[in-house]
Amino acid sequence: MLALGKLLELTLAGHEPSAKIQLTPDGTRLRWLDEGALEVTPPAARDNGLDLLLSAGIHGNETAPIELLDRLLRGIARNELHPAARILFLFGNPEAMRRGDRYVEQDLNRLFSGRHEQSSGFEAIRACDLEHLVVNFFGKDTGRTRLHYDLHTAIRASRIEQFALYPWEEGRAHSRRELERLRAAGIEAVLLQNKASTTFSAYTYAQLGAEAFTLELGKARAFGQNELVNLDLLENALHALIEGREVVDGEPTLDGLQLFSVSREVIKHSDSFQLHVPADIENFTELEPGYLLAEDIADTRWIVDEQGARIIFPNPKVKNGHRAAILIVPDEGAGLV
Ligand SMILES: O=C(O)CCC(=O)N[C@@H](CCC(=O)O)C(=O)O
Ligand SMILES: [Zn+2]
Repeated sequence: MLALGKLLELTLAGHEPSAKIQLTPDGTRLRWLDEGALEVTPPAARDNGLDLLLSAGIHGNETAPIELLDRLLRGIARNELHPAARILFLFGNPEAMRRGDRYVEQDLNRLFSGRHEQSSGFEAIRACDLEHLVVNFFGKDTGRTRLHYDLHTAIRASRIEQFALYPWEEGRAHSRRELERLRAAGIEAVLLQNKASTTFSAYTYAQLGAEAFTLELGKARAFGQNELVNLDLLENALHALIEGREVVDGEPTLDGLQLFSVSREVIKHSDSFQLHVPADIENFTELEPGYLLAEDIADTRWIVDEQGARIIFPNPKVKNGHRAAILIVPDEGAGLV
C-alpha cells in the first residue's frame, strides 16, 4: 500500500511524510497537505465533478469515524477503491486524537466561521488552518458539487443511534435528496437546524455553499473498541459516493427517517447552572410538558412546554456561555425541497 494511505498512523505519530505526493496504479493522486490532511484527485477522465470533504476527529476521542476514514483511505491507497470524486480527508484535531481527549484547550467545533479570530491557542489556530484547507480544496469552481460529512460520535448512549444535524442558512431550504441519501446510508434521524452556528459543518454549509452534515455515529469509545457500532451502510454509501455510483438503491424515500427541529438550546450562563436530568439519560429521551429541565442564576428556569419534546447532548459541564442541551420536537419536513 502507498505510504500516504497511512495518514492516520502518520497523524498519531506526529510524522510528516517525506514523499508528499503519490500515485496509485489507476492514476489517482494522493497529496499530503498538512498534519491530518490529505487530498485525493482522480484521473481527469474519471472526475465526476463531486468535491467530497470527509472529516473526523474534530473531537479527538471520537474514534469510530476516524477508523472509518482510515479504512476508506487505505482502500484507495491499495487501489481497491477507484475514486471518481475529488476528496479531502481531514483528521480535525490531531493533538486531541493523540491524547484521546475531546479537545486540548477548547472545543474546536465552536470555533469555525471566523470565531477562532476572537480566541487564541491550539484549537483556534487549527480551526483557522482547517478553514484554509477547505477553501483551497473547494477552490473557485462553482460548477462542481460540494458535499461535506463531518463524522462524530456522541458522549452518551442514544435512543436513536445514528443521526445527522443539518445546518441552517437564511433563505436556503434543506434538501430532500440529501436526506434520502442519508437514509440509505443508515442514518435514522435528522435534526434540521434553524439558526447559525460555529460548527465545522455549519461553516462549509453557510460560508462555502456545500451540502453539509454533522453525523453522529454511536457512542464515543477508545480506538479498537468500536465493534458495537455498525457503520456498514454508511461505509457502503461512502464507497458509492467516492466511486461515483448512486447511493440510493431503488426508489428514493424518506420513509422511516425521523425528522426533528430545534425548539430551544439551553445555554449555561454561570457556575450555578443545574441540569435536572439523570447522569445516564440517553439522547432523544422524551420530556413531558411541565418538566423543570434546568436552572441558572437570576432565577432562570427552563421548563418544558413543547409537546413531544426530546433532549439531546445534555452536558452541564460545558463552559459558561455554551450549549448545555438541545430541546427538539418532531418536524413534518414541510420546508424540504
Ligand atoms: O454528545 C454530546 O453531548 C456532544 C456531541 C457533539 O459533539 N455534537 C456536535 C454536534 C455538532 C453540530 O451541532 O452540528 C458538537 O456539539 O460539536
Ligand atoms: Zn463530536
